[in-house]
Amino acid sequence: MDFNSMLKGALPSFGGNGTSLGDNMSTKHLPDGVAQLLPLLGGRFNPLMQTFMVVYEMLAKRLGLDPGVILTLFGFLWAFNKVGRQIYTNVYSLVQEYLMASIHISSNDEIYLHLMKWLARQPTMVSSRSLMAETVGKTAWEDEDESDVLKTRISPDGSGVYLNFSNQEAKAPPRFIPAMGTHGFKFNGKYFRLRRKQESFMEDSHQSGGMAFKDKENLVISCFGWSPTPIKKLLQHCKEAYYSDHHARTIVKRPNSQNVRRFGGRNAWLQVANRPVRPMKTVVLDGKQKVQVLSDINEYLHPATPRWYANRGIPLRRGYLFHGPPGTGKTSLSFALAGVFGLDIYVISLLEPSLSEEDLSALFNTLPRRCVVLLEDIDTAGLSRPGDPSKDGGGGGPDGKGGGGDGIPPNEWRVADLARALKEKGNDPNEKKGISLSGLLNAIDGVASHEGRVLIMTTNKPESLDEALIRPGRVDLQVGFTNSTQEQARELFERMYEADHHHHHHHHNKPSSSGPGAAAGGANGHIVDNFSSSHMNGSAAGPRKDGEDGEQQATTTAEISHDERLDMSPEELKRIAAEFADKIPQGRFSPAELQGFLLKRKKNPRRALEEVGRWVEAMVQLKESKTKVLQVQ
Ligand SMILES: Nc1ncnc2c1ncn2[C@@H]1O[C@H](COP(=O)(O)OP(=O)(O)OP(=O)(O)O)[C@@H](O)[C@H]1O
Repeated sequence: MDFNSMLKGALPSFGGNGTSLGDNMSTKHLPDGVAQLLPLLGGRFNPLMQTFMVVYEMLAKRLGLDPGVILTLFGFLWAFNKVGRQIYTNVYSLVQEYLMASIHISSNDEIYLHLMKWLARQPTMVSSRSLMAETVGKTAWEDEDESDVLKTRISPDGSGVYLNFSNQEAKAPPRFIPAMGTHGFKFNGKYFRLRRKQESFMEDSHQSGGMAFKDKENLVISCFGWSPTPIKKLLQHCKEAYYSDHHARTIVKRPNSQNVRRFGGRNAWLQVANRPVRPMKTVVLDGKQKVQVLSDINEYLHPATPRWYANRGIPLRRGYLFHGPPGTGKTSLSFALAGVFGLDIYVISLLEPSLSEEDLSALFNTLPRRCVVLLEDIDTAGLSRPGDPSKDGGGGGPDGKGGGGDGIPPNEWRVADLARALKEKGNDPNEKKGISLSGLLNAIDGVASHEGRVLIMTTNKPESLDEALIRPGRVDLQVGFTNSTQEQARELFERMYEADHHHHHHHHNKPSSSGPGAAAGGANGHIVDNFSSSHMNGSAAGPRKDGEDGEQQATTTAEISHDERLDMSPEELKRIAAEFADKIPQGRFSPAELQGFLLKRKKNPRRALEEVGRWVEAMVQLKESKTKVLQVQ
């Protein structure tokens, strides 16, 4: 077939004006392939073709060589590249298989976190050209060295000088970790290769009832040689580096959100806090009780104990029941215990709406070998939940009208009602059932929970607990917490004002929110230690003008909170503490309430003593009238 003549036949139709193209245009330079294409492209591509032809022609003339050759050259290059890559991959996988040792890590595992944190700090990685940026959140405890934060305070309209943290987010640098792909780095003089690969897979999603895409990441670390020992050493090193700043800290974990929980492994639990250990002495409790719990747990955790139990056929587990009114230190003691034994603490509240029985056993099954498990509110086992449809009453709706659907014909439903009804229908039935007593017992008795865990259960209503739950073997030691005795009140008072006699090196601590709100709840168990060792008492403690608000004193400047000392001898403090305790009615107030009162006067023990009478009166009245609004704070 003569393509050139074919092309010539087609060319006159190119371009309306037909000036540059036509018979005089040479098509002899066109390689066969291109020439063949031209007629096929037809009139619609005329302008495009025209340009192409012009460029083509120019190239041919300028370079003086057949553009066909150039094209062929490109073709070769492309093919060469392809083959080269193929060979490289094959050789690489051969090398990988026969000359390198590798270890795979899944992103679901803790080791992944350890490695990433370590890699982010490696200089070779930091200068790498392919990085992934991550925003890292800081906890309150990590800010301690940032003295420059204090420089940012501003002075508004002369009413006082306040700290200002408005730009703290901007200051926090992002963290850079290796991006997806292959990277090389050195550790101990040895070369390692890291390959990050992301895989998506379809997964049956029970929650949404359909299929969902999930991302999972696979890490492969390899090194030359047949033995994976260097990689193991590297991972061990990363792990140690990760935990190096964890001494004297307690890690708090809670169940992860329902969707993530199902992946099991590391995902079942979410680290919610990593805070300084709460010193045992900050929990004011009957000394005998404290020692009893401590020595009991100590014996239980001893490495020889499992054998002892096994030899006698006794399941290795020990349960503790902490019972007492709210705010009496149950959670605080649990955290302090975790600190004493250097264990992580895993907190599960049975009141959590999304917690099902299966979840509970799964959570127990993924606990580490040694830890403290804090099971809160166990009296709610077997009760219906706030989310229970039978009790819902429609009050939970955003419109507050409670038109939950009952009694209203469907055609009169509003969109909000419909959405609510659909939501209720679509929900997992497990979600509603809550935890039954047997579910709770199963989780506690489960085979996996027999391994040296310290199980602490807390309740405000011990009398409503089922006997099965607290029989020996499930609960081995009960600790009763009561409202403050006078002795406890005295100790709380002393603890609140005393610590500054011992330490004066806390220049970077910053005031945290104070008051009863902050004092309530176990999550704030650090407050006593934090405050007692940071910024209270001092020059301002003395003759401060009456009527000056406690709140205002709390928002101190950096200077005031630093070098203050209590202008009071320890003996005098003891005397004031005793006077204070005298004014506190026995067993009437919880330690949390007293702590709330004292926190508002944390710089001024004398003022606390002066005002306690009035506070007690108001509180007693308030408790009798059952209102929740404080008259005196
Ligand atoms: N015995 C105590 N010694 C020192 N501080 C205490 C004591 N009891 C309570 N507090 C303080 O009161 C706050 C609340 O205490 P905690 O959370 O331990 O109470 P709880 O008994 O667990 O309450 P709830 O039953 O409501 O969970 C904490 O900030 C804690 O420091």
